[in-house]
Amino acid sequence: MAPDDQTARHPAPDAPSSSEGDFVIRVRGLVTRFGPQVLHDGLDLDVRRGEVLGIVGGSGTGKSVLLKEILGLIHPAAGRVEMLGHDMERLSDSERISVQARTGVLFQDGALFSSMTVAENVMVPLKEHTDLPPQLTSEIARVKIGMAGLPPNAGRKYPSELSGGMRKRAGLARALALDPDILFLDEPTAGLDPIGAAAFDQLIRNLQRSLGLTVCMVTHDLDSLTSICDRIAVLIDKKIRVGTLAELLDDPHPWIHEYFHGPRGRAARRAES
Ligand SMILES: Nc1ncnc2c1ncn2[C@@H]1O[C@H](COP(=O)(O)OP(=O)(O)OP(=O)(O)O)[C@@H](O)[C@H]1O
Repeated sequence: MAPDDQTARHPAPDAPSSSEGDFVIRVRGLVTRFGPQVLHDGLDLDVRRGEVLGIVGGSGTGKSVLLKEILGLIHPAAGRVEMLGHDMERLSDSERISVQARTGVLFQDGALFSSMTVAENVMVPLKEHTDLPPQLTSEIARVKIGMAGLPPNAGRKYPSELSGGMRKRAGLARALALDPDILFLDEPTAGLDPIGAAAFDQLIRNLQRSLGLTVCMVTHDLDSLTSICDRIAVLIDKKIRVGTLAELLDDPHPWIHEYFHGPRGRAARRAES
């Protein structure tokens, strides 16, 4: 589907404010405050086109908030967030929606509408962002449900009739509805058994390769980090350190060392090798 078809409802923003180049996301000097609580203080991050980037950090360090700021859903106290070459703070509301439509998001619990079938859920972004005829939206939903690894009859089911793993796949099908450039995943394997989690990881990797997606994934799952992430961003001391797994294994910061060299980190690396 051509991007122009998808964004018929929302005017595309003018040409990117800077060259997208190899980076689809650039965060500079990000400061995030909630009252007296400072979550990010001068945080920088670059996300390369076509990579799978894992984002880790202690509980409450602001990983989910960072995703929402990149998406333009929360406004930082200071700093600059550029996505797909656009400064998110400088866009009008409709332009921001148009850039957001080039992303897909899978929230932790799938965030499906319980009163809608899976197919109807997948059609929501298509109805919101395009003027495609109903027959075409339902055909696209059918294709996306298949791409997410669900059987054809899953489209007629309600979220309450699905297992946790199937609900995540349904959320993924919805995240893929608009053929996104960037896929954001918030703890995609949380709550899945190890076999289900490994299958979901492989699905993400296969989709990323076949569709040329960039994937930004918040995760606590060391198996996902070792098996599918090209680089890992660690949110620590209110900033981000980013590197390959090999680079982070050599990082002397105590939290990073404990995270990757602790028993779980060692087990995940053994399983991968
Ligand atoms: N809209 C908001 N208003 C006020 N505080 C918020 C808001 N959103 C998040 N917070 C606070 O910011 C902190 C970081 O939240 P966030 O959900 O980003 O953490 P996280 O790193 O994703 O944690 P976890 O790994 O436990 O999911 C938390 O203390 C949370 O209560």
